[in-house]
Amino acid sequence: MSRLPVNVLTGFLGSGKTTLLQRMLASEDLADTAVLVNEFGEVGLDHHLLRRVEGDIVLLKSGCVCCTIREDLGSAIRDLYSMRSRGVVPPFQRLAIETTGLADPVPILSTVMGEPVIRHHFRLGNVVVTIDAVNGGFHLDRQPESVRQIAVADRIVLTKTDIAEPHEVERLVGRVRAINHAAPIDLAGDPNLDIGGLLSSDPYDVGSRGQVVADWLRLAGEEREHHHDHSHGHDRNRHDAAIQTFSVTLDEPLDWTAFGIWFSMMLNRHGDDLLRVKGILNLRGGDAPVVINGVQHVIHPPIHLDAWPDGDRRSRIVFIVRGLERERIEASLRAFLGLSAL
Ligand SMILES: Nc1nc2c(ncn2[C@@H]2O[C@H](COP(=O)(O)OP(=O)(O)OP(=O)(O)O)[C@@H](O)[C@H]2O)c(=O)[nH]1
Repeated sequence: MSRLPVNVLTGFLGSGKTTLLQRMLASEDLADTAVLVNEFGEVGLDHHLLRRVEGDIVLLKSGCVCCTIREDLGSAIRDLYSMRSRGVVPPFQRLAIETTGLADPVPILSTVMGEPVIRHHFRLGNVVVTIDAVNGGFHLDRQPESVRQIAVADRIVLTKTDIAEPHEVERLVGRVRAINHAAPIDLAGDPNLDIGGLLSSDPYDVGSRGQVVADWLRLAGEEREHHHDHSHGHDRNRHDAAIQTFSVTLDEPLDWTAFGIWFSMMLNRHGDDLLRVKGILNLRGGDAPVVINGVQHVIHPPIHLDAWPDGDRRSRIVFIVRGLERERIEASLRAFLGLSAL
């Protein structure tokens, strides 16, 4: 019973994991939570948005934790535990892992449950999945990871029901229920949602969970043998090979209006293949940065931060795309902003 719970927060790209985690970390119940963030992108941004005491948020290096950097997950957890024992980080009582939106959560669960050293100190807590009520159906159609994320979850949180059509939400809930019959489904926007309880009330029998994960591992292994070619040395991650990530860094402060027009045109035209765009922008005339978020065709309202998270004042924009060329996107952005071509 003294083992520390590890919660995995999963959910497809842009489905609201960081937003939910931020709310969780603000909850009293979860005050002593250490966080591991894994991002699929050359530049990590999420940790800047999770305002926490330095030291207990660890950013795993870029790559997807379910495949290329799986070893790193194990060592990051062991390192955190060792820092806790030495008093280098506060004596956290829980560990939350935010996966990339493309992660198959099964290998992550198996690292937590299967690695002897980790298993000695930690146990698996609730797995929480966020599902985007606007794009969730599209993701289920196109991305097998999205199905797996839902299937292994103990708690399901539907996000963005505030901006989705009610009939679409109802249809999505039906699809989600067909994948996962058991997990309670909550709405992120429900004012009565017990946000801390999503992680802390964890009534599941660890023994039976082991069986569920074992079944998933078997299925995942079988499917991978059919679909994944492990010899793709050039591919940093073994998801859909057409999915790529890159980032654009701009030194000059940007014109917000021009950026906004470019951003809407881009998502309008290429939204099906622009899985995720997020960025931190240095705007002309502004002291503090603005965070932008795009998910497929949807542009979310910008978030104004109070201050720059670190000394780097450049604009950094991360793209996760399917089959779109980096050079063309960057050239069009630079042209629109009146910046010199690369
Ligand atoms: N309207 C609305 N917007 C939301 C909700 N939840 C998240 N968002 C917005 O959706 C965008 C993406 O949210 P994130 O929390 O960054 O999503 P994520 O899953 O962490 O994204 P990745 O780490 O890139 O996979 C942000 O602009 C959020 O403000 C919600 O319930 N309603």
